[in-house]
Amino acid sequence: MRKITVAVDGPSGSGKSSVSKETARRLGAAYLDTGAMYRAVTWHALDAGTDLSDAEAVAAAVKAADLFISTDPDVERITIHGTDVTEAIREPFVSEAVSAVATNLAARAELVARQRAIIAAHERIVAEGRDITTVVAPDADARILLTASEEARLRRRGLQLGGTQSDAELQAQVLVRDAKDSTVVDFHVAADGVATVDSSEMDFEQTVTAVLEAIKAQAD
Ligand SMILES: Nc1ncnc2c1ncn2[C@@H]1O[C@H](COP(=O)(O)OP(=O)(O)O)[C@@H](O)[C@H]1O
Ligand SMILES: Nc1ccn([C@H]2C[C@H](O)[C@@H](COP(=O)(O)OP(=O)(O)O)O2)c(=O)n1
Repeated sequence: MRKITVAVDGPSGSGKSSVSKETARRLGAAYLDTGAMYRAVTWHALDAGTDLSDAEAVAAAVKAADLFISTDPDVERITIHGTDVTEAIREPFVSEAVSAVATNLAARAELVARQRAIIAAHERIVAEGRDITTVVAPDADARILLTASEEARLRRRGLQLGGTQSDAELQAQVLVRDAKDSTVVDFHVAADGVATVDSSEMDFEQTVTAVLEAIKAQAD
């Protein structure tokens, strides 16, 4: 099988994780959820009582993090210092705190280096996040920005969390977080050479098909 690296970026709730994972399965490729890495180090910092407003303490915690993430699209598993946090990192309290790590430039540099090493270790991989097309893997064979309207993204995240969140809570976890994260990386506008797939009016299957077509157009 031919070597291929696919980079996917986009805002919260655009469908990056679910669509990239299914795309990886169809390509027989590995899958890397870089957001899960930011979430895991945030979970650990909170658990350890690290002051998230202390940039040096956050950076030190990220550098020391013993982090494992599965790259099998059929096995969702992430551990930090031996603790399985696969479920815990999806909790709203992590979503609301994660930008403190994502906007810390030293923490980003550490995670970017680890993400590049994971990508380099795989012949075929789909990696998704906020800065994969621009910083982590700008030389990827195919680069895609997956977008969706604010309304679609809020609705999807609300459904995903089982209708447990109020409108204000969803806004904090999706829109406020994106606004904070956008101060360090631009994931709303496609960089040169990056194809945009707008999933607002598409269902899941149509989005996967559109992403596979965009990959074919770039990588062939
Ligand atoms: N094109 C789509 N149409 C409808 N629902 C979608 C679509 N893409 C993703 N979803 C659903 O929206 C939710 C959020 O998607 P997710 O992949 O977690 O987004 P992200 O990783 O960008 O935050 C999931 O429940 C997913 O199944
Ligand atoms: N490559 C990445 C991936 C995620 N992040 C940050 C930004 C997000 O707030 C968090 C969590 O990302 P995640 O992809 O899990 O978030 P969503 O599922 O899109 O809501 O990590 C980042 O800064 N750079």
